[in-house]
Amino acid sequence: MHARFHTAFAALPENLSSALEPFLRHDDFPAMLTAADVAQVKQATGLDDDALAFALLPLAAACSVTPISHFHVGAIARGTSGNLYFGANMEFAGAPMQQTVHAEQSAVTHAWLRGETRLASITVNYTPCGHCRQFMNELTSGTELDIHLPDRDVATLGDYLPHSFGPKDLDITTLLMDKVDHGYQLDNADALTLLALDACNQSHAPYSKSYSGVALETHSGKQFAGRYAENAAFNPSLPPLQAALILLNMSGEDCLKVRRAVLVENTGALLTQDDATRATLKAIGCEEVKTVTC
Ligand SMILES: O=c1ccn([C@H]2C[C@H](O)[C@@H](CO)O2)c(=O)[nH]1
Ligand SMILES: [Zn+2]
Repeated sequence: MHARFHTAFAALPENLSSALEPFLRHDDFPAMLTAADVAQVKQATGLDDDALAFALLPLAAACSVTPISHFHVGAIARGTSGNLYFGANMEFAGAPMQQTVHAEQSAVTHAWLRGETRLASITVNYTPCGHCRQFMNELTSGTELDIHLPDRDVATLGDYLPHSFGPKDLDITTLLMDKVDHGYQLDNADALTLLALDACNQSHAPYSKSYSGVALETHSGKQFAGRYAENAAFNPSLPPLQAALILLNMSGEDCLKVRRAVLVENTGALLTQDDATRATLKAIGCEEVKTVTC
């Protein structure tokens, strides 16, 4: 089992820990459960969907990387497929605060990067901040997304974000998690660059049309790609490096062990992720960075 789960796992009720053990046993547990896994765990424990998501929160929070706050936020996103995706907050010492990833962003992006196209609900151990409410207002689920919090009745994102500002205000109809393909191509690119290109092609940037993707290779040789996720209010946008780091972290790899990175952006775009990506990569100890335009 990955060391980060030891403490939280040991504190789970016995029937839940034995039902989860076959999944968590492996070091490369992907921090998600498929709908079939969920059905199996529910049957073994008698927990319903809601109770199971709450019971999993300590495991999700155990994935947080928080050198600044030491405050562990966990989130569980449920896709309409029935799959559950873990999320946790991530902080980067040596980089600006703006590079921080919230647990809700992590769970949402995790689901999106694994191919989910719509969320039914999100369960979090703390109330989502304003920034996260705005981030989630970009999603295909719109204001219908159910938010589950400890000691509160379930409520929708619409309840938590009245009088909201969102994509519709800017006449945007393609939402975050909608499947898109911007169709850019590159000749003679290596595998890591092609992974970043694919992420760029699936990025959500309807406001700036500045598409981007980042692919990371760890010291252990694993590769992870993240897509840029723009937001109608601009500032809550999630950069592509953060998305890649979310997937890397959820997959059990160490953010401080990135060996090389590729950023792919479209040529002539209004925005660039280049400087910010390099600065944050430098802060986490990766200086082999290539930027490619498509
Ligand atoms: O909605 C929230 C609010 C805060 N945090 C994280 C961000 C930072 O890492 C830490 C302190 O704010 O908690 C979240 O993950 N979600
Ligand atoms: Zn937040």
